[in-house]
Amino acid sequence: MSSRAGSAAPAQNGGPAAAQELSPSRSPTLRQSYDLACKVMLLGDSGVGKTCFLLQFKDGAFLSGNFIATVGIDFRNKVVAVDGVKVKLQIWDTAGQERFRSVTHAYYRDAQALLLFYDITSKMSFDNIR
Ligand SMILES: Nc1nc2c(ncn2[C@@H]2O[C@H](COP(=O)(O)OP(=O)(O)OP(=O)(O)O)[C@@H](O)[C@H]2O)c(=O)[nH]1
Repeated sequence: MSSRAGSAAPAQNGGPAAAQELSPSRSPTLRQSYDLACKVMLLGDSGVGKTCFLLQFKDGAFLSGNFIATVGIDFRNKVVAVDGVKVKLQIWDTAGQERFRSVTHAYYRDAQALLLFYDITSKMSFDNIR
C-alpha cells in the first residue's frame, strides 16, 4: 500500500519533517477574513473515505484510483458562510492506521467537532468508531 505524506510524520515527497512543525498558522488560507474559527477532526478507520470527503468538500474533486493512506495528520482550511457569518473550518484529516493513533490523539484536545466515519460495507469499521 502506498502512503499519502502527512505533515506530522517523517517527510515524504519533500513534505515537512516533524510533528511540531505542523501549525495552522503556516497556512496561506488563514489570510482569508473570517468571523469565527472552528476546528473539526475527521476520525475513522483507514480507508473509510476521510481524505476523499475532505477533498470533495474543499476542492470539489474525488480521489479515485489507487488508495493512498494518510501518514500522520494533515489539515485544510475552508471558509463558509452561515447566516451571513464567515466561519473558518480548520479540518484535520487523521490517519486511520493504528500505528498513528498516538500522533492523532494529541490533536483532539481543542476540537469543536469530531466527524466519525465508517464504511457502510464494513461492520468492523462501524464498531471501531463507536
Ligand atoms: N465507492 C466509494 N469509494 C470511496 C468513497 N470514498 C472514498 N472511496 C475510496 O476509498 C479509498 C480510501 O479513501 P480515503 O479517503 O483515502 O480513506 P481514508 O479514510 O482517508 O484512509 P486513511 O488515510 O488511511 O485514514 C480510496 O480508494 C477512495 O477512492 C465512496 O464514497 N465510495
